[in-house]
Amino acid sequence: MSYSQSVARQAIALMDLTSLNDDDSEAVIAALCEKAHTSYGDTAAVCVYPQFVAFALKSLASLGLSHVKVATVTNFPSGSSDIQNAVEQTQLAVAAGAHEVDVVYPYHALLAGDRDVGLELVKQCKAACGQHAQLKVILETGALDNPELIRQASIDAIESGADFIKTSTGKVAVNATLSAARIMLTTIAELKPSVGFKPAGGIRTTEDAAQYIELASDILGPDYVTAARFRLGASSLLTHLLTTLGDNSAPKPKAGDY
Ligand SMILES: O=C[C@H](O)COP(=O)(O)O
Repeated sequence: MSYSQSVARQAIALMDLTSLNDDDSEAVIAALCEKAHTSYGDTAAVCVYPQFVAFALKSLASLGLSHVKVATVTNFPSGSSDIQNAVEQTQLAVAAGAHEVDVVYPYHALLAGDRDVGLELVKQCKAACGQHAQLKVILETGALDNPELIRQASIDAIESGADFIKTSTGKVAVNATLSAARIMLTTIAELKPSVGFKPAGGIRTTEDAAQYIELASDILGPDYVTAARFRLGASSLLTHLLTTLGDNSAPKPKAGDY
């Protein structure tokens, strides 16, 4: 097996296979759940809007895929400063059975110089997850667009109890970047290496996935890169990974692709 094929196989097992579109429907989510199973292993999770959590759990169970986690999003994608609303959405998601909640950090507040709202929002959403769900905090690093703010948001999310920190919603102009990932991973290494990392948004090729996996491995060690602590959030990466692995039913990558 070539290096790119071994990375592609690894990336499938690390993936939060995502559908967060306005036209999502039960049919779309049922198809997403089916794609979570591949000939090269299953994805770590599917990530869907809160109204599809119960349906995704049922679909995965009916496919014999109950080991695939169901993640959802709250305070998404706005990153509002309304703590109560974010907490209520998180409580509802947990009550629906979500294993993981990806909450958007109130990044507008941080950009305006207010750290307190982020600290409190993450703390309360973590309490809403309790022992039932993991909390992943989406910093929206492309909007923060400043190494100091990305580091500050990482510190505040970790100190308020985030289980993972995640780069992006996939809904803004700049999503996951290697430079933001480096800052976040370095902060995790310094403060709390048990915290997970999830680059998300714009990760489309095996080469993209390889770069994030290699970076995490360089900073936190190869043992860090398991689904317990590292995820790739992506809606269209799986097709490319399958093509790399020689799945002929997947569309061929373009010339020059990894
Ligand atoms: O959390 C995951 C992102 O929303 C996915 O972004 P993407 O559609 O660019 O892969």
